[in-house]
Amino acid sequence: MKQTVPVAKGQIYEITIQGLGTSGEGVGRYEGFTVFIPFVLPEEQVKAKITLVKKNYAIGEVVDILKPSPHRVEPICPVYGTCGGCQLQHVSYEEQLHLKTQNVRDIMERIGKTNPALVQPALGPNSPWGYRNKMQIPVGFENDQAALGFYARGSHAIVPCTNCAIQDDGNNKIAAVCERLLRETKLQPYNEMTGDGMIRHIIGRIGKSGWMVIIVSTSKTLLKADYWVSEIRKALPEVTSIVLNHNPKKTNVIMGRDCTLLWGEETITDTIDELEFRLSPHSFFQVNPIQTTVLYKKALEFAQLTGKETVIDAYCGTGTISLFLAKQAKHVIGIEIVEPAIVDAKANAKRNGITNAEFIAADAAKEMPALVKRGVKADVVVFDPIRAGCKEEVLKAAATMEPERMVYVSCNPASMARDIVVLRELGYEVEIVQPVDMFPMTSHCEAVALLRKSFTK
Ligand SMILES: C[S@@+](CC[C@H](N)C(=O)[O-])C[C@H]1O[C@@H](n2cnc3c(N)ncnc32)[C@H](O)[C@@H]1O
Repeated sequence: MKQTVPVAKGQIYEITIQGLGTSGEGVGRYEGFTVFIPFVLPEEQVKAKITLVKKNYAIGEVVDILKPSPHRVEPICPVYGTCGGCQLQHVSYEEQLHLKTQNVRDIMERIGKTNPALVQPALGPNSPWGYRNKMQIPVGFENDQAALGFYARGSHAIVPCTNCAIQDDGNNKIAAVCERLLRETKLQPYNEMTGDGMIRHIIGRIGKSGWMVIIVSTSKTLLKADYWVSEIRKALPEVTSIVLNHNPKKTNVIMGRDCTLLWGEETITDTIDELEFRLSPHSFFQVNPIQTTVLYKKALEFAQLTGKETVIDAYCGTGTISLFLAKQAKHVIGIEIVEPAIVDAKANAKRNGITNAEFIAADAAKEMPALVKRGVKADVVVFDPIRAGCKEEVLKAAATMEPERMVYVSCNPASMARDIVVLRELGYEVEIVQPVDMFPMTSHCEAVALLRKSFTK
């Protein structure tokens, strides 16, 4: 039966919010018709103006909050709502953790066909602010002068901001100094539409050994580079590495392939628990170091290692989880598709004196079946895939190895839940799921699940 659309663009309706969607937007109904409204909270009664109408849903913007939630708080950031970075600053942090827990429970029940009671309350940090150790801030204009800021919600328009509340204070200092230097040296911001201009992004990375500044430019050399270097060093003595990244392509990818060291060290180092990692400009590293330790400790606890186990880490990146587990396993095999990450993983193992971890540069969907063919057995398999989740070949090969336990670390609980259904059919049942809030103030939530072999041979 064809559903009639009871709302019209530009009109204002009273709507009660029933829950939050996966991107943190409120979900309400008007005469049974779904309306998504950002920056509201469950049980709030709002007046919303409809901005978009589709066949099965509409999108609205709040014009008035008739009945506010007791969990509503004043956002601390002046650009909240315009900037696309945060979605939950209007929610008390305690309630954010509650909503994230509920979201993972709903997903596990709906998609993963799993008892939601197995999902534990989300683990958050002591402070939900200033956690991001990596800033990638685009360069644009504000009133005809160069400005740094974040992309606006749903567009690439720049919202000027050099004082982001979820960035490490060091990154904000880097942004402010680079904005001043852009204006002083009159280097032109890159224009995505026309391809004109030069400076595209400023990247700040905060490590234990020092800070790294990366200037991403369409040009191979930086005009007035000496001035940039001396001013950054003068203003920010914590900086130990200044790099120019060359990205001449018309692309959304932030960094190009080639880097030139303008001054200092080629890398910085950071730590997770007792492990030290060397970070080059391209290295992937988790952005919230405090919560990463919480997440990895959970993965280690779920792996229940005694020192006798062979562990496979199927999407190992620069080997962070592999090395964390290697301390308590007999042998760890890390698989990763990006070759430079494997080079980093091997260097990280060496740096930390870990000799029982091997790293293979390969597609897990090919390498896992290849390991099965070679007769490799694993006692524990760890997955930490990208948002899309695991390829079925990886799950099947993992189950063929008959590990006692599987530990699934996920940045997208929906794809994890889908993979859990496949793993159940292969003889693995969920024992516990632990959400970990790596990204306070945003709608994202990581989760780690323990699955146990439910068959005997
Ligand atoms: C979420 S990251 C996890 C990295 C690492 N565990 C960490 O915590 O830093 C997922 C990793 O999977 C890698 N990856 C993506 N597709 C892959 C594939 N088909 N086979 C192996 N690795 C893959 C990505 O390059 C990325 O490093």
